[in-house]
Amino acid sequence: MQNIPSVDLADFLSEDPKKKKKFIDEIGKAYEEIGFVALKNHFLSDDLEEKLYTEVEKFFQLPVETKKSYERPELGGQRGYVSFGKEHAKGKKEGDLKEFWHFGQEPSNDAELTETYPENVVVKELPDFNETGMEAYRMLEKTGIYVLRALALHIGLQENYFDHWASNGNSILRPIHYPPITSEPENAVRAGAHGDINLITLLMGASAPGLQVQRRDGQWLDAIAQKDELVINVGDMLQRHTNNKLRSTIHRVVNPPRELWHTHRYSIPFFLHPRSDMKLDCLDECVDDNHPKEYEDITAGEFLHQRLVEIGLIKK
Ligand SMILES: O=C(O)CCC(=O)C(=O)O
Ligand SMILES: [Fe+2]
Repeated sequence: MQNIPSVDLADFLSEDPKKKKKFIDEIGKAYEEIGFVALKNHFLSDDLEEKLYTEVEKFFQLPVETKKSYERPELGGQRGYVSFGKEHAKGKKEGDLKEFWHFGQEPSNDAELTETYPENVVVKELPDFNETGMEAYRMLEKTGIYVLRALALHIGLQENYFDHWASNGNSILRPIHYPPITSEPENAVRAGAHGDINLITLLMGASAPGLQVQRRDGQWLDAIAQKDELVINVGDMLQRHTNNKLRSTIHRVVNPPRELWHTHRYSIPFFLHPRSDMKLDCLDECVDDNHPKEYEDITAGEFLHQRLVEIGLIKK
């Protein structure tokens, strides 16, 4: 990975405390600086990733009426299909040039939850679509929980601090299709500059370039994951909870040059959310005289609702 530091999950999982410490230091430093890392030796296999992309491409090739029959606006787009142009970046009026799908949590039987999640929408035309999506969902969730353990140690919390909140949390797997561009997009882009809402985002390699991340000095850098890497960034919930110690870096997906307007782009982020009742109040470990508390207290559920209104998925 160019531009973004690479870390190896095998170091964190190793029996050697020096390697584990090296991983924690590297990932902590990366999130205090550029806000993105590329992670090797995660739990999503190449085979599963390839199978998922095949199913996802088949879904987006279905007729638009079929896809729209799977749209659930009453759920704030949190499950099933969201059609082209519906979502916009916070503060922007032009819709993004994308359509997407959301797979949500299917909690384990023994999960003691104070909330219930809406059911996933099942695509009847594609027998393997849902199962493949949920298999990838679980592997990405498992990977994400290890990353959060390393971050907990970096911050000075117990290693398992996030486990309860992230296991059976309100996470979302979002396959996105950016279709060919057929006319001058004016101010619209594939994905407007934004910070992600959630705790952390895990992103497998996209089918084409376009993702850019913003450095602290304002400069945009291309970010393309290698085949065996996941790109992982901190979202606004974790930035808030850590009182800006860990940075939610602004990123976007730019339109291709005109000669490539005819190309499709597919990308599949996993947004790791906690349970809705997690308090995102700034951690004591991250507040001191030099770092006064920057944010009001709020729960993850309240913060998510607020943001879904701001990006056009929930109508007020
Ligand atoms: O398409 C991509 O590669 C990233 C999309 C993204 O940043 C998002 O959906 O939050
Ligand atoms: Fe994003």
